[in-house]
Amino acid sequence: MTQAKVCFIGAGNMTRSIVSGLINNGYPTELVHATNPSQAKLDALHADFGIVVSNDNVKAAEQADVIVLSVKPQLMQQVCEQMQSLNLSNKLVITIAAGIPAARYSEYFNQSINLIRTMPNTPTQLGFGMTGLYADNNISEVHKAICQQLMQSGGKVVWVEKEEELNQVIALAGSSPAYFFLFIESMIETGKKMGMDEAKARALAEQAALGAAQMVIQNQDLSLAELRNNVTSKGGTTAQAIETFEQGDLRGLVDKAMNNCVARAEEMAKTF
Ligand SMILES: NC(=O)C1=CN([C@@H]2O[C@H](COP(=O)(O)OP(=O)(O)OC[C@H]3O[C@@H](n4cnc5c(N)ncnc54)[C@H](OP(=O)(O)O)[C@@H]3O)[C@@H](O)[C@H]2O)C=CC1
Ligand SMILES: O=C(O)[C@@H]1CCC=N1
Repeated sequence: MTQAKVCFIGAGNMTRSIVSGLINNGYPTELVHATNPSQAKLDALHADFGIVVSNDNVKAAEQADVIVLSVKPQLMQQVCEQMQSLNLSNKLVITIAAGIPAARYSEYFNQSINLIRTMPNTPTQLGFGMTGLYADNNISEVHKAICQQLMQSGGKVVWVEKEEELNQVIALAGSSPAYFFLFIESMIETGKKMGMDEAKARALAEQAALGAAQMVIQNQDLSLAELRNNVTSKGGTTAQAIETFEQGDLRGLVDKAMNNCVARAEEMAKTF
């Protein structure tokens, strides 16, 4: 497949993650452009990855085959409206924003566009990302393939049939790295309270998290309950810890957190 000229509008955390995945996968640096109002993030992206940078959204978008909208949802409308003068009919527009429905973008741009909505996550920067993709029926197979190729350079992708499913992708993958970070952070805090120095507590917790994730991935024939039971000796230490989590209704809390995550995405869809 011919490689497309890609322009990221907004050079924040998520653009850095996707660009990192792309460049580490051999995507040509001269085909990747990022824009941002403040210079520091652009300088850092150029220094780290050698990509083209500028602060002119309209010019960068005009020169691109693929425009990746990577600003906060609150700013999306004004950023798209700025580009209304461009003819976007042959371009692919990819949005990574949470919440904003696909149909809203043609209003923002005041023209019909070829839009694919995606929901990536930050581990994309290491090639361990997970991205949900949604395209309306009018999007060509060529555009879908281009989008999939771009997002796959940072990890795995999953297409969803219905747009609402992207909100579930947010709860399960887009936002969820933060849940795991919070869990590990809490473990390190307790390790420190128990008297261990921070570096050692982090080394122990992070390696256990990595090992646990690999156990899940590499044992597809085992349920999560079986993996858990294999650690939990009857009358032993793990049983005490797990019982504490169950008594504190960890499952209920996770359920509530994920439903609140989806509810916020739904609320954002009405706001922006
Ligand atoms: N972070 C995550 O884990 C994920 C985020 N997303 C989505 O990605 C999008 C970006 O999020 P994230 O990267 O975290 O946010 P960041 O705030 O890190 O990045 C947004 C960037 O947009 C820049 N910006 C502001 N105004 C403009 C403008 N007019 N033109 C061009 N760029 C502009 C900001 O610049 P400056 O700071 O200099 O003002 C900032 O660098 C959001 O829509 C979010 O929903 C999706 C999945 C995961
Ligand atoms: O918190 C957010 O709204 C964005 C979307 C998913 C991860 N970060």
